[in-house]
Amino acid sequence: MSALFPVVLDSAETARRGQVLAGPVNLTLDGQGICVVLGPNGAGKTSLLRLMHGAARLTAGSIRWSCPTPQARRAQAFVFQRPVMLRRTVLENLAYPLRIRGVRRREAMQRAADWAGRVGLGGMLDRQAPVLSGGEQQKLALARALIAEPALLFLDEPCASLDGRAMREIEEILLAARAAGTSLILSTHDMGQARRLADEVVFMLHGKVHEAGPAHDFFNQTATPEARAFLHGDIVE
Ligand SMILES: Nc1ncnc2c1ncn2[C@@H]1O[C@H](COP(=O)(O)OP(=O)(O)OP(=O)(O)O)[C@@H](O)[C@H]1O
Repeated sequence: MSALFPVVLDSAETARRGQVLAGPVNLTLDGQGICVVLGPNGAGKTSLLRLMHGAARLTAGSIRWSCPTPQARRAQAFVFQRPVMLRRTVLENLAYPLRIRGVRRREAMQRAADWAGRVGLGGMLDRQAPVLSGGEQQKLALARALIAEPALLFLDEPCASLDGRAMREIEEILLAARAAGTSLILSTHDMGQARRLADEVVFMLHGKVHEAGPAHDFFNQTATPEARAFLHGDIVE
């Protein structure tokens, strides 16, 4: 378990121009393995992830990590639904997070090449990142987030609009990160993906946590009719 956890959200809320995007949320996470945040469109999944990471403003309540918040933030990385690529090569994209942390160029390039290989981009080191396919860009974004060895990685719909093969490759990278001790919090619409990856589930509805607990319990003995309906693929509003 990492020094970041447990993290405790106490009536945590993020609002914009008076509209609550997520919250109030009461939630304690212990950072063991993969926490999957589920819920219909607009339920507040992205907002919750951004709030926890400090990318959305905490407008009420509190979020307490087990270490000082600035330290917790430095130990985190965030992979967005649509990855932002630097207009540079694959290798330079991967080396960038190391370079800004002061790693020498030679070592940064070596580690970048190693990570490119791990995510199946070893043959594309000199290709310009913006011309990669969606799946390749997502793998690059993941490797670029993991190369700095974060204790916690947030992923917002990491496989949206990817085909089955790209999804499987990305899930393998996520499982390897989990096995290496990284905590992951990811949002998804994909129930299959949630079942394959989740150790813990947070089910959101209307900006609030509707149900949270071990994945096994969520999938086998869901407590609320809304979560049951969502699991059955019914429309939940
Ligand atoms: N920057 C913003 N300004 C105003 N409203 C926003 C902003 N970002 C999100 N919202 C609203 O906040 C609510 C929660 O959005 P959020 O993106 O967190 O949900 P989500 O569960 O991730 O949805 P989806 O599955 O569609 O990505 C929605 O009603 C959305 O329209």
